[in-house]
Amino acid sequence: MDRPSTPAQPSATRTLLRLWPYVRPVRVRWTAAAVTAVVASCLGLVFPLVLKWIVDGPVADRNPKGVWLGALALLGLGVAEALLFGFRRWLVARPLASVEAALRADLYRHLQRLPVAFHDRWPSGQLLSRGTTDLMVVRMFLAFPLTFLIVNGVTIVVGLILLLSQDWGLGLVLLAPAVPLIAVCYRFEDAYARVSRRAQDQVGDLTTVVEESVLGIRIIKGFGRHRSQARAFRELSHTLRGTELTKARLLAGILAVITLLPEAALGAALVVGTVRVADGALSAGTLIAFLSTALALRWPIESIGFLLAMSQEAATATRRYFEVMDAEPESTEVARASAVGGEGPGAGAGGGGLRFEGVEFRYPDAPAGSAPTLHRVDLHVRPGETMALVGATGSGKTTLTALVPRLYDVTAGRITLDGRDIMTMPRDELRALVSMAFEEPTLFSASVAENVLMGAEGATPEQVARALDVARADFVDGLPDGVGTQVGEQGLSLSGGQRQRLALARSVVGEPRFLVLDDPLSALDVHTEAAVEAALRRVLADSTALVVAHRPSTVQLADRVALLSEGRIAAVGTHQELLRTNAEYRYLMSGGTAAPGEAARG
Ligand SMILES: Nc1ncnc2c1ncn2[C@@H]1O[C@H](COP(=O)(O)OP(=O)(O)OP(=O)(O)O)[C@@H](O)[C@H]1O
Repeated sequence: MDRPSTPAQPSATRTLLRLWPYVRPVRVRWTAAAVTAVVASCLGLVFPLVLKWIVDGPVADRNPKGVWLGALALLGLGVAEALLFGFRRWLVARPLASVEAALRADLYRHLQRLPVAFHDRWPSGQLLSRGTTDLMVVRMFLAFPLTFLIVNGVTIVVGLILLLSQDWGLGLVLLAPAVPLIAVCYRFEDAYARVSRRAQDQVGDLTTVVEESVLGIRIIKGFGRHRSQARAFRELSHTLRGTELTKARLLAGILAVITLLPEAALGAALVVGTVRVADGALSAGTLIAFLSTALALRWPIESIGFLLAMSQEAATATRRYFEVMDAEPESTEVARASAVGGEGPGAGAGGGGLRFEGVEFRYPDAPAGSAPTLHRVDLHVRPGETMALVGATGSGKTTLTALVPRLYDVTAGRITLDGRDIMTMPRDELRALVSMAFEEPTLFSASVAENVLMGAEGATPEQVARALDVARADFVDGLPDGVGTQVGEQGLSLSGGQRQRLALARSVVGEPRFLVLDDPLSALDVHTEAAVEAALRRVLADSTALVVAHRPSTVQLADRVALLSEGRIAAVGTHQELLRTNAEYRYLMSGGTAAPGEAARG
């Protein structure tokens, strides 16, 4: 599955260090938790020393009271260790949940600020998996592997010092596998990083398929595609399983080495130690203490394998997170007013209304060398005028309308609103001036009123009612809670036409100066469409509007019509004029089936 390419990867440590700004606010608690865990873990190393004291002292002296005292000390140590580990968990649980929440909130905020072109490029599943599973992996890393890499590292060092101080010769026997172990761990990390990246990307692909299957369930069922869809899912899932198995194999390999080498060294130390006890060169208590210390170090050493694996996964997750966070958001910078138009002396020179001047546009991901989607578009929608935009499918109508609220930026030329270049306006101001409705009406999981209010936050209930009236959304009165009824994905299901009317109400509620409507009535029956048009005409009388139209009935709304043909404005005039003079327009309005090119030639 296509996925935006990933740049060269920085090291795992450098990547994980980028989490510092999020960890900073909880650093005191996190450090306290780590210190608690280090103390708890090192307490475990005191057990062998108590054992040595019991064996060489009370046991050798046949002193039962001393043995009981030793046993009591061991019990006390055990309880203290358990309490300290519990305390550590309590210390970190809440702060780390807030770290995860802060990371997620920043990701969400950033996604909202990224340009539409970014969302065109990124599959939604890849974004979803970054905001969910990847952030969970990061939280787990901060809670567990990061702490225990430190705790176990300190425990191993303290343990080795204890071993060497008890008997340096046996200590060196135990230390012998350290060098090969470090080399193996180094190679493992590298290999595991690559596989874990692959697995996490595949989770993103799988999420995309699940999301598309849920959103497109009607199409899948309607066309009986559930089997092929299930097959596609199974294949991806099988690939992910394969990658997870590769991860498991790598992990099993490193665990085997990490377990085997120290065990072999321990066996060797046991043999050498026993011989020396038999020779009287070593006390039995020292050998027991030595071996118990070595056994106490087993878990810290063996755990290094999967702690490294979890750290690598966290580094991959962090890398994936910052790939999105590093994407450039829509700039908030405002261009300086150009010589013509803008706020300068030339303001208004371009004339009022909405004006496209030599506009050229090419999609950022268009293949190199391909023709621009729009070229040299010159069009003037006069103040208060409604202009219909007509053109064959794929001629660039939606693209042209998307340039007005700067969902995309023109690649050449400019667009002015009442003489002001839109590039010189802050986006907030621009988007308050221009309102839009799209052919595909999207409603959010919220009430009818909240959905409409998205068009103008401060609108009064009367304005909402008026907007619903303009859109002829009288069906709202029949909903269980009227305008308070929940709609959208988690609410009541509405018909396509009903949704389109709510989207239309949303675009007109703020009584905007400029309205851009992309075929907003396509799902309505002719009677409803006529009623909406009659009401809309009143609204359009005060606004400057550009309305994409496919049907003659929608064109009736307009004062003039512009014909867009293969990315150029081919003709502008009234509906009647164009019907008389332009063959392509006649063809488009007739609902004919011949190719537009043929019609134009014919
Ligand atoms: N996000 C995108 N990235 C790259 N190319 C795109 C993108 N969106 C549209 N295009 C291309 O731009 C051209 C114009 O598309 P556009 O949607 O503007 O046409 P349209 O006139 O609105 O068509 P329709 O009437 O079918 O809605 C098409 O060739 C389309 O493939």
